[in-house]
Amino acid sequence: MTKNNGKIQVFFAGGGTGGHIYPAIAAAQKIRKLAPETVIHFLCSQSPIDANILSKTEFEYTALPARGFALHPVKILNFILNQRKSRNIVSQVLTEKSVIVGIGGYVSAPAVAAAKKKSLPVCLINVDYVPGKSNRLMASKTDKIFCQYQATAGMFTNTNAKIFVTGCPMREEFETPRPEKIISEYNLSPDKSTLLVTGASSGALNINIAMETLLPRLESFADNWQVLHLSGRGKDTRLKDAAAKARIEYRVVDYCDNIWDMYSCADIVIGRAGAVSIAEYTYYRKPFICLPYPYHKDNHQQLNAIELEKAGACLIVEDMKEDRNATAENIWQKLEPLLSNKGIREQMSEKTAGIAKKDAAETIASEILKLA
Ligand SMILES: CC(=O)N[C@H]1[C@@H](OP(=O)(O)OP(=O)(O)OC[C@H]2O[C@@H](n3ccc(=O)[nH]c3=O)[C@H](O)[C@@H]2O)O[C@H](CO)[C@@H](O)[C@@H]1O
Repeated sequence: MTKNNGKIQVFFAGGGTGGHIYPAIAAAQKIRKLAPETVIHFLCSQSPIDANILSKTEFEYTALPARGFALHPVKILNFILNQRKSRNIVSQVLTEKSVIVGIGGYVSAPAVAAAKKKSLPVCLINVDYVPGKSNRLMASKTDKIFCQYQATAGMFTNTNAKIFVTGCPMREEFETPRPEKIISEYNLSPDKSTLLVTGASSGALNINIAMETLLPRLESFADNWQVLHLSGRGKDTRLKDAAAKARIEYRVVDYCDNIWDMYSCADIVIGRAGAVSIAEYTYYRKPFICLPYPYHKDNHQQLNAIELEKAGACLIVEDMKEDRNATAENIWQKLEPLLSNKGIREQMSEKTAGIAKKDAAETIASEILKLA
């Protein structure tokens, strides 16, 4: 990382999961368009997913040593040392033309602290309905907060920040998807409808197992349907074997870097209810079934989806944790009518009209630049 005196520098700080990094990439791409001279740098976590994602973009990044907090004497000491190390790394590259944008995850804290020590501006991108721990903590040190949902604005009570309800920023590639690329890459039929199953950036083992259980029932739809399943890295082995023997076109892919192309050839999506995934299904107006991640204490994925379900745009299914057969049964009850009836799918798609805010990235980018 070099110090760029004179140029505006925007640092996106955070990571640990795709849901933190991707909205920031969308905002960064827009900043590049609006102010091409801006130096953009990501301060991410050491989690491999951050480097996997960022190495495929035009943006430079540095993985900070900061780690999550753990209540254990040795780990507490390491936590403090790594926070301090991270803060020092960031401190050295900040100039008076720098802005820090917290994007969620424990890495944002030391970067925000370094910026505040130098009285530099700080923003937060918060895509979840319920703000995460790190964003709640950062809020009091922040000048602007960008939220996806209106209700979230009221949950930041400890801040004087200006709050913008922008929606979720989408990467620029979402504007020009190429379904034909996926059809040829995965040898799919252009004449069949496609069910896309995704466990989001880390994959979802429970969903994978449920789909494996449902394979025999899906086979009865093989004349008209095919399945594209994003299993998550390291979570695909059994499913790949089962899919290879299935009597339906069933492709298992561990991760897709051009997910916009996949969405564009899907007729139904089944997935979790991460804040970014939900925004993406809605952006493409796909009928979707979501299974909120069941292991969060605050059940925040359920809240990400609840308004959409009320509007008739999606169906929420309970992931029954260890009772995988029950999860499969829950999915099938909602999926079977959708597979059989195009009218229901069209109605759901209609209900998504106007929900996705297409100018989110532009609003966020221009508000960030105003602070520099
Ligand atoms: C288990 C957990 O704590 N998950 C959290 C995490 O989810 P997670 O990182 O899974 O985030 P989301 O579901 O919101 O977004 C996943 C992102 O990964 C992308 N993708 C996924 C699969 C793939 O093969 N290729 C690809 O590009 C999706 O297009 C999307 O952009 O961050 C979200 C945003 O803070 C939270 O709402 C979620 O609750």
